[in-house]
Amino acid sequence: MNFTKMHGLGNDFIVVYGERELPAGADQLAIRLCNRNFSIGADGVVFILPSEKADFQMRIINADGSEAEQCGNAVRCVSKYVYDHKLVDSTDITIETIGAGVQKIEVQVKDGKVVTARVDMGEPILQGLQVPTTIDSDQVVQHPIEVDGMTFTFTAVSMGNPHCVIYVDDAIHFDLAVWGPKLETHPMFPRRTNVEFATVQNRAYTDMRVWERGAGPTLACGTGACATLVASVLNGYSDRDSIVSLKGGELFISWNETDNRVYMTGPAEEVFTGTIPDLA
Ligand SMILES: N[C@@H](CCC[C@H](N)C(=O)O)C(=O)O
Repeated sequence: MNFTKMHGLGNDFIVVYGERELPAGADQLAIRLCNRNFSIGADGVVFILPSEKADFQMRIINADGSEAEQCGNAVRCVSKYVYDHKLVDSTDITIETIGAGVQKIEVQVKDGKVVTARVDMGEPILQGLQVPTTIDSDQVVQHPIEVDGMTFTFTAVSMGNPHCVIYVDDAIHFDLAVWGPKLETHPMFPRRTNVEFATVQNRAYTDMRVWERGAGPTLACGTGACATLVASVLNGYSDRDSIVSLKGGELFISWNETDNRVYMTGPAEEVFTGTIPDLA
């Protein structure tokens, strides 16, 4: 099995192309390959598969072996992979995801290679039970959540995958390792959740740090940046066009008032290629 190591703002993936379907044991494979000490190391393994509805289908397995419905940084990496490897011949690409339908991507190319991609991430899901949370409400905005005697308030948004956005005074220095895992597995989130800690600097710029479901602290999260911008608009903190600044760099996010869709623009990079010798 050949792979390509790629990343979007340091959110890194082992990208596998050439399988007809998700291989049996993909969960165990991801756990093994994502190990940063004993293997390649990554936040997840991404399979680029054939699709009947789009140019390709993407399946993403988190580092803990769980499958995610969607991944913003991986969609940009997949777009770069299929364009740079001439598997498509247009800068308009479609990728099928299991949780957010078919996504439309427009790639920007320099010297024959994709440098950035603008992704139509679809409409955010705000209904509490659909995120899913245990809260039966049209929107879950600034809702209290208690962990270890500490009460946070969160806004819940699904971008195909669940997000719990919490505003803090200083997201950059927030102790992710203490609170991230407790919130990820909180009973209010029946399918666990990604957790974003955000500090709004002004109406067009927000600092965010993320604890990802199934991967822990990552340098960036595309769906998390989209969920944060949506949460900030719902709370009246941000304009609909805003930069979300992550540890690995910046994403430009736009929540369009007319079509209700969220658009994400950011880079994608290839790091190296290799071969996984023995899958037995
Ligand atoms: N890094 C991602 C999200 C990956 C999936 C996530 N860990 C989940 O389980 O939902 C992104 O860029 O969106």
